[in-house]
Amino acid sequence: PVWRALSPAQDDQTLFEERHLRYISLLGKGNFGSVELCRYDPLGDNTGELVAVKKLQPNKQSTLDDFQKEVNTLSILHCDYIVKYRGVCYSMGRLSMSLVMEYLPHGSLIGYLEKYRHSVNTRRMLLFASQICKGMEYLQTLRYVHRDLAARNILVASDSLVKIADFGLTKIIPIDKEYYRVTQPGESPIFWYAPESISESRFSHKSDVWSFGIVLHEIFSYCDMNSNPKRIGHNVQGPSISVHLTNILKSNWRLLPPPHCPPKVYSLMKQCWAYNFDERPCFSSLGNQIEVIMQDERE
Ligand SMILES: C[C@@H]1CCN(C(=O)N2CC[C@@H](S(=O)(=O)c3ccccc3)C2)C[C@@H]1N(C)c1ncnc2[nH]ccc12
Repeated sequence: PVWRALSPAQDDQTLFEERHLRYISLLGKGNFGSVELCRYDPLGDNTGELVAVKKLQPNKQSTLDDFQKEVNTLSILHCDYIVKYRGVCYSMGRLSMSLVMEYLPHGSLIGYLEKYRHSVNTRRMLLFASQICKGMEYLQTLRYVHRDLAARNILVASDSLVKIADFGLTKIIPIDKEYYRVTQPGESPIFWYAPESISESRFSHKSDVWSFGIVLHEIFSYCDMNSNPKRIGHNVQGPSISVHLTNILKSNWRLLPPPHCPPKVYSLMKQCWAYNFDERPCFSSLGNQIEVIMQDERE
């Protein structure tokens, strides 16, 4: 007998029972919650599979409803370059819920690039960049704006495969508009934000392209925070720094090329950082340009 009547929309969701979800370690923490490594072990003999469980603490910024939207978002995404959704776990009688995703042992791109700095060459960096581009192209076909594209949210599946891993801030652009305006911007990662996102809370595929340029810079700096520190202190900045950042971006200040970064790659970054969002390339053009640079690198 079904112990809980599932509404039709939910019966395709895989339900993980909390009592069989064994906590192992913390995978990452963010503004609204955390992602934990757990073993789903219904037989209780440690033969269960390892999963990544994203817990949400409902607070003023993100409610359970937001989280249900994130679950719905992730559950319909099927792409090689996007982390696989596994299901949900309700606890406290559905007062709180967790998102269950596939666990990828290599973890985030930040840790990977710092650790394997000496064995990741330009070609591999460009391969990762082209995969992120393909994942973003896929999201764009569904009218999704990611809004939090950053190396910390990219997962390494293997030495030759990365996946976009976090959809906490993803929004769907309304059918009659080209952008999404956020009403209550929570704590914003402004150093990854396009100027129009900082000053007008305006998010579009072209603001995701700006963030992609920052991710490209992170990849080619091996996510080394010392070169061009993108974050001063933690992610959250007061209003004054947002105004300062928008002003220097308007006067054409941009991040410098990372050490040993091929000029063609730096020019890609600069294209993504066009002040006017109409002048930024789309993800398919970026993907093609990266493939061409990869050919040159092969010779
Ligand atoms: C890089 C991944 C995404 C980022 N992250 C993280 O901890 N967070 C993403 C969201 C933020 S949050 O806590 O702010 C958040 C919490 C709830 C709602 C909304 C936001 C935390 C670490 C992850 N990580 C190391 C993983 N490693 C191995 N396998 C994995 N499968 C899936 C994730 C994952």
